[in-house]
Amino acid sequence: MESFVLVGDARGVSTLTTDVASSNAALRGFLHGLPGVDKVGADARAAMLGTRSIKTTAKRQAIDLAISMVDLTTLEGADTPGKVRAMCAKAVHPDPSNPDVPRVAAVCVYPDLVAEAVQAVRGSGVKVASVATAFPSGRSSLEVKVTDTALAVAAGAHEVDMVIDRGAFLAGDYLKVFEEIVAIKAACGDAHLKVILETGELATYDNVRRASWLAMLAGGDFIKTSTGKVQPAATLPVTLVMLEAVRDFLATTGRKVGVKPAGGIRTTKDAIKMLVLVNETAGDGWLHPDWFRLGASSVLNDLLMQRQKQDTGRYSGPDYFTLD
Ligand SMILES: O=C[C@H](O)COP(=O)(O)O
Repeated sequence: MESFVLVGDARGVSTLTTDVASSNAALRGFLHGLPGVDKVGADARAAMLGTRSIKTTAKRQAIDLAISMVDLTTLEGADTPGKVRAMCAKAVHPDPSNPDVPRVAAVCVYPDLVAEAVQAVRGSGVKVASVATAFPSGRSSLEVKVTDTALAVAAGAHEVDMVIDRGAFLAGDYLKVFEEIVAIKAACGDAHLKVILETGELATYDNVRRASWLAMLAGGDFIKTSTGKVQPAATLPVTLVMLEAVRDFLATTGRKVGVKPAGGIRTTKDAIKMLVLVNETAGDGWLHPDWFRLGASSVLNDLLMQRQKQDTGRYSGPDYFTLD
C-alpha cells in the first residue's frame, strides 16, 4: 500500500493520511468527507460541454485520437474464437484499405478468449484487456476473483478490467471493496488494472466520486464507468465526476490515474463529446490512450465513416466497413 500525504488543500480534500485504509471507519470518514457533487451543476456543465462543436481539421484529429483510444470490445456469451480473431484483425487495421487509420488501443474480451486475442494482435501494439472478477456482477468469493484474474494474466492479458463489489460498497463496507481491489492489483502483476465502478448501480454522483477515490486509493491504474450490461452506462455527467476525481487525486497524491467510459458509446458525436469533456475537466494531459479509453463494442465503424466523410466529402456504402 502506498503512503499518501496531503498536498495543499486540493479542492476541499482536507484529510488524506497514511492510515486512511486502516479501518472501515477511517475509509468511511475520508470518503464521506469528500466534497459533495453539485448534481444540477454537473448535469448542466456536461450538457453544455456536450454542445461544443468541432470542425474540419480539429474534427479529423479528434476522430483519429478517438480511434486510437478505443478498447474494442466483445463480451457476449456467444463469443467464439473466430469472432475474437475477426475483431482483433479490425483492431489492428480498422480500415485495411487505408493504412493511415490508427490502430485501436486494446481489445477487451472474456478471460477464456485472452490467449486467442493475444495471438491475433501479436506485434501490433494493440493491448489485450480481459474482464475478470466474476464479471459483470462481481458476485463471487475473493478466491475465485483472484484466480480469474491470475488466469487471464497467465494467458497474456496486458490489462485487467475488474468489477467492484457494488453490494459491499452500497452497504458501506468500503474496506472490503478496498481490500479486494488491492488483492486483484497484486494478482495483476505487470498488467494494468482498470476498476469498473458500475456507476448505473451506484445511485448518486456522490457515490460515484467516493467509489472513484476508493478505487484510486486501492491502486487502480484506471477507473471505468460500466460493464456495458447495466443502464445507464457511460453518461457525460458521470464521466465528468470521474474526470474531476482523477484530476483531484493527482493534485493530492501525485499519482495519475486513467479514465475509461464504457457502455452505450455508439457514435462519433458521443466519442468527441467525451474528448471535449476530458480536455475541459482533467486537461489535455489525459488526451492520450495511456490515460483515456473509450470502451465500446460498436463505435468504430461510425468513426471510420465520419473519417472518410472528412477525407472524401461523402459516406461509403453501409457494407464498406466490416461489422463491428
Ligand atoms: O467495456 C465495454 C462495454 O462492455 C461495451 O459496451 P457497449 O456494447 O455498449 O459498447
